[in-house]
Amino acid sequence: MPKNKPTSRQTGRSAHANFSGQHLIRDKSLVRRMIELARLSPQPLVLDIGAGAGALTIPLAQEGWRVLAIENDPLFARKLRGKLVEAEGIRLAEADFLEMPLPRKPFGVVANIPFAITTAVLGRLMDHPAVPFRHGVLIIELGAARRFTADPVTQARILGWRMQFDLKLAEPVPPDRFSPPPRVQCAILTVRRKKEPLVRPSDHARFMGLVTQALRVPAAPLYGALGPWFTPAQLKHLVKLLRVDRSVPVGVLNERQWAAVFETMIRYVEPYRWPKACGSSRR
Ligand SMILES: C[S@@+](CC[C@H](N)C(=O)[O-])C[C@H]1O[C@@H](n2cnc3c(N)ncnc32)[C@H](O)[C@@H]1O
Repeated sequence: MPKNKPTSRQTGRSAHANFSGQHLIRDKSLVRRMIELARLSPQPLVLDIGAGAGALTIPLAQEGWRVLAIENDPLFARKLRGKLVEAEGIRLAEADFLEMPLPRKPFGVVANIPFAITTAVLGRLMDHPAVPFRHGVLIIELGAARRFTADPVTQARILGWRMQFDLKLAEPVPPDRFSPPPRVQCAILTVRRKKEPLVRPSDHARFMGLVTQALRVPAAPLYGALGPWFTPAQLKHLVKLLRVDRSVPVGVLNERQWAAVFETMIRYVEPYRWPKACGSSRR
């Protein structure tokens, strides 16, 4: 008879390790690098989303940060609770980050997040400009980091983030820095709220309404994609302003050009023609 495998209780690891992306940092120099990047824009409060056994939580607190460690796996939460005496300034929330209320005061994020929920995590931080998220240093999949930072931006949601935040692929991180190593390459993504957003936060929902519809088919020619809202005369003005040909695919516009499209709409297009706002500008 084959021997029984040890249960997750016996190993102290969750049975849903893959789904929860429990790839713990095993390299102290990676922790130091993340802290160094976080120092570039220090925030009074830092969230460690998916704190695990505290590879980032404890050093962050030892560096003097106030840390909110969020972990939804009871086994890890228990482990981390046992370590809280090692450093002051840590609060542990045993919770699902996607469901819990977010802080109301400005905060940063330094985290090695579960890859399966990367987009949802970033969405919670950046979909609503009223969320007081200021600066992030996050380990995510290299492929995702490339997608979030690529030019041009063809996905409306990512474009929305980039109108308010600067996203940068800081550096790749090889899988052997984690235990167990993930099957994919990883990267550090830094996120910093722009001092001057490209669209006013109060206009964000209206902007999202426009780009969600206009970017439905990124390969569509600009004239056709923006045709539902702009008159031919307004489109003529727009292509001059953007310095593009009327037939370029709408998906090639960069963030600044989108800001100009939006401004033009607000200025010249009659409000009854504007696309419906998408979501809300509030959290
Ligand atoms: C990649 S590990 C990082 C652990 C630790 N920060 C480290 O770097 O060693 C991701 C962690 O997120 C936790 N996690 C997964 N989904 C979560 C969620 N929805 N809310 C909070 N934590 C979650 C997992 O249990 C796991 O401990």
